[in-house]
Amino acid sequence: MRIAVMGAAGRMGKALIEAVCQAEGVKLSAAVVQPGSSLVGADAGELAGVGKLDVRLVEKLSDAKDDFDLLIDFTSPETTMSNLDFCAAHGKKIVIGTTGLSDNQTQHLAECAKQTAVMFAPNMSVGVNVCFKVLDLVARTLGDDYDIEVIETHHRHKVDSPSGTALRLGEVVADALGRDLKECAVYGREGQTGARTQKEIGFETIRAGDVVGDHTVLFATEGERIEITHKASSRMTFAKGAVRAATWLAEQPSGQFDMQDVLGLR
Ligand SMILES: NC(=O)C1=CN([C@@H]2O[C@H](COP(=O)(O)OP(=O)(O)OC[C@H]3O[C@@H](n4cnc5c(N)ncnc54)[C@H](OP(=O)(O)O)[C@@H]3O)[C@@H](O)[C@H]2O)C=CC1
Ligand SMILES: O=C(O)C1=N[C@H](C(=O)O)C[C@H](O)C1
Repeated sequence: MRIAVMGAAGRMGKALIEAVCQAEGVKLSAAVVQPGSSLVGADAGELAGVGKLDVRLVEKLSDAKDDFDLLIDFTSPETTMSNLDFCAAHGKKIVIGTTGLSDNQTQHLAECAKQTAVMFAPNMSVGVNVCFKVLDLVARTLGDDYDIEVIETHHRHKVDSPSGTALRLGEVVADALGRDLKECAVYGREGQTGARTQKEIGFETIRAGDVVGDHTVLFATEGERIEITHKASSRMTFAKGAVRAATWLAEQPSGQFDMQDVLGLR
């Protein structure tokens, strides 16, 4: 399968190029950087630090239209939406890792998945996806007696908060307890907030240094606390998951999927 990587110069873009090179049965055939970038025409492998691959960086996905079967996109919501339209219109499959999508953008993604195969997950690591599964059991077992807080830490460059993973962790717990996250989420606390309400799910965001991605879900009650924590120490964890997802998605004609499908955890 021929894979194109969008946002090749980004933190994830470079990791994705390396992961595609390491995987069997897939080949990097195109890589896209920002229009007007001084990198246009340079070698994608040299950019990613994996040696020459003879794949020249292009500045528009349309420049590589005939050169790929599946796109991996970890960029920004606007760029991802535009690429999604392109993929749906041209019969290309797409793996999306971009976070911070609005409700409208998420709905649009579901529409496009009627035309092509779309895999979207806010976290492609196996570990986080196992945590999603475990959390469902933990939340159902503990019930409403435990206060629930989601705490996440990321590098100083991250532009969206809370992280997509933190929001999904909150959704999993809210679903398990029959709550609507839109109604029970509390984002940060400051000033005279009053005492905590029983059913709220709190989110705390930390941005500092070079942290790749830490997430904790805390369940606390009188007498005990449970913390379920995942810490990513390399972006290759996400990149390898995305390539695994790409290989899996190759067999799907259309539809919307996530890592739970890829890992057989649904
Ligand atoms: N699902 C998952 O497992 C993970 C998801 N993510 C998500 O992936 C996204 C990217 O993260 P990260 O790699 O750290 O961010 P970066 O800012 O390092 O990378 C994004 C890249 O996309 C480029 N880009 C944006 N628009 C275009 C465009 N129109 N054409 C070509 N290139 C474009 C940017 O270029 P420029 O800088 O010039 O604007 C940049 O190089 C975020 O939403 C993040 O949350 C991150 C890790 C794991
Ligand atoms: O921006 C990042 O870096 C990450 N973003 C994802 C998110 O928002 O959940 C996943 C990972 O934690 C790294």
